[in-house]
Amino acid sequence: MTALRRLDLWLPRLLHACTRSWHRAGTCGYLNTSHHATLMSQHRWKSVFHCQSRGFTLSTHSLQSRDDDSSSGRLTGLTEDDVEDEDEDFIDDREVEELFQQQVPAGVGDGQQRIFIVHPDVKWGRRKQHLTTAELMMAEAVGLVNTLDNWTVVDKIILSTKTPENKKIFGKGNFLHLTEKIKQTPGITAVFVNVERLSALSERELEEAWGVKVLDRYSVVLHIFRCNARTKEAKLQISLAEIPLLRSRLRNELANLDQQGGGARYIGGSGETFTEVQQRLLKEREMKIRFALERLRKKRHLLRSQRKHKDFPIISVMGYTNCGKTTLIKALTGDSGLQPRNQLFATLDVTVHAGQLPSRMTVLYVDTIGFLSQLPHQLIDSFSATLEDVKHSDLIIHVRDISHPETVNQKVNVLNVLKNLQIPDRLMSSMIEVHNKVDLIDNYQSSEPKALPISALKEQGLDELRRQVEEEIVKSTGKHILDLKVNLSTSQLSWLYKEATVQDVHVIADEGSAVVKVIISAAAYGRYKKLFTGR
Ligand SMILES: Nc1nc2c(ncn2[C@@H]2O[C@H](COP(=O)(O)OP(=O)(O)OP(=O)(O)O)[C@@H](O)[C@H]2O)c(=O)[nH]1
Ligand SMILES: [Mg+2]
Repeated sequence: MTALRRLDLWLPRLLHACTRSWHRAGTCGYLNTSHHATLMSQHRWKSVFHCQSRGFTLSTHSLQSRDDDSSSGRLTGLTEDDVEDEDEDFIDDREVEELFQQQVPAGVGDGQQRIFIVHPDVKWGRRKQHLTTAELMMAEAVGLVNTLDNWTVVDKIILSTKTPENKKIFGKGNFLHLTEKIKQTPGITAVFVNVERLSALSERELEEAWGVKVLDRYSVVLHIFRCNARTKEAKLQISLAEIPLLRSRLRNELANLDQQGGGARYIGGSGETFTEVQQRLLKEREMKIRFALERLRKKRHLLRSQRKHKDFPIISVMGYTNCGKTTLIKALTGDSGLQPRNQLFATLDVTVHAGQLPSRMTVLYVDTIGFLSQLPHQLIDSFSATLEDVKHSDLIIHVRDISHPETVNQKVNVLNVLKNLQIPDRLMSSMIEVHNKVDLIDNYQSSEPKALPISALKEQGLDELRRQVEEEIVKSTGKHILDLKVNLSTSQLSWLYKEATVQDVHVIADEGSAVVKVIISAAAYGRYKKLFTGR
């Protein structure tokens, strides 16, 4: 039996056991809905979801003693890698590492980087940015560089240009001025031109003129991704997103070689020129990565259907990078394994964390990759698969950093990306918008009446958020919250424990019956009625 199938068998039992445990605690009067009151300590959950390198195993020991203290976290986050299995979709760690390590784009290694940033300010025309200012875009570029450990900004400049599509981006005068400035600044290792993507030709021209490595937004963001990638899928997606970079680098190298007549030479006996061999190798690598990703995607699909099958409502938490998504999920679930960081793109993998709503319904919160304005298209493409899960969720929470000067643009950007991802209308219209980091603003008053002010860090406004989430989840999943009268001499109560979420049991001893408060899906309620009331 594959590990995934084992998970399939065990997960309902586990959660059923836990629901019972939570319920028992509730009747003893020490269950409350705040995360401090969780009855499962995180290490126990960890051992429950303990994964060995090639198989998913369950520790029965962790199931035996649940008389726990009530102080710590709950379900630990699961990524696709956590449920690695032994079936034919297994992808070797070494295989992924090899693909990942082989192709570090030359010039952006792990060492110290002293960066000069230049932001081309387009004053008019189709490339002009209408929603933001050059200063704010420069601030974001500085933020990107500062996110990287060994990188520092040595100087920066905003220069206007009427000709951003030219090879040298700037007009003659400004280009000369810029070149002089770069050459006079000591110790620069790279120039970061804050445009989405430089053509291979531009990159070569600029590198020749300035004598240092030239980076664009694509290569910088990719490098951040590379440093933050943990799971196989993230590593493969980054390797795929790097292919265009390698292709243009190859084009540059081959252009240099061609000038010396090297690229067109035939490699002994192969019938291919050196250029053709290089291009073929890159193509082969791309195919290999795509193939490996496809296998992982299949597994993700399986996991998704399992989550659905378990009937846990799924809530995707989305928003601009660094807005506080991970912090919020940590606060809502008490999952101490989550590590929010003041860093762009700290989260690259979709992870799933269980939490409880006021009615004790268990829901799964999905932590997602953050958005960034002008995120290069190819990068979005390779990560959009990661966001595919969002389409299948029951609710989206859109987190906004309300203390950020660009918060309105960030919202526009996030909504645009969601639109491009073709998120179903039902999810767009039920989306809950939260205004996070209100602790940083004195007396925050929102101008948007439907938005919910919170501080994920200070855990303010979370009860109201949980309440709204529950309301939406009940609506979107078609679940009912009902008081059902059961006869205790029948199997009604145990059936409800198995098929629904039992919130409360009020025993009427004289009658041998009980009033049971349950959250139950329409389908399960139909079965209940058929089984026990004959209707
Ligand atoms: N003051 C304050 N800081 C917060 C709040 N929520 C999050 N932060 C801080 O914001 C930074 C980013 O938080 P994360 O939770 O990692 O943000 P994220 O949206 O998951 O970021 P990415 O995964 O990089 O997209 C961290 O330094 C948090 O401590 C809040 O309510 N108030
Ligand atoms: Mg995060």
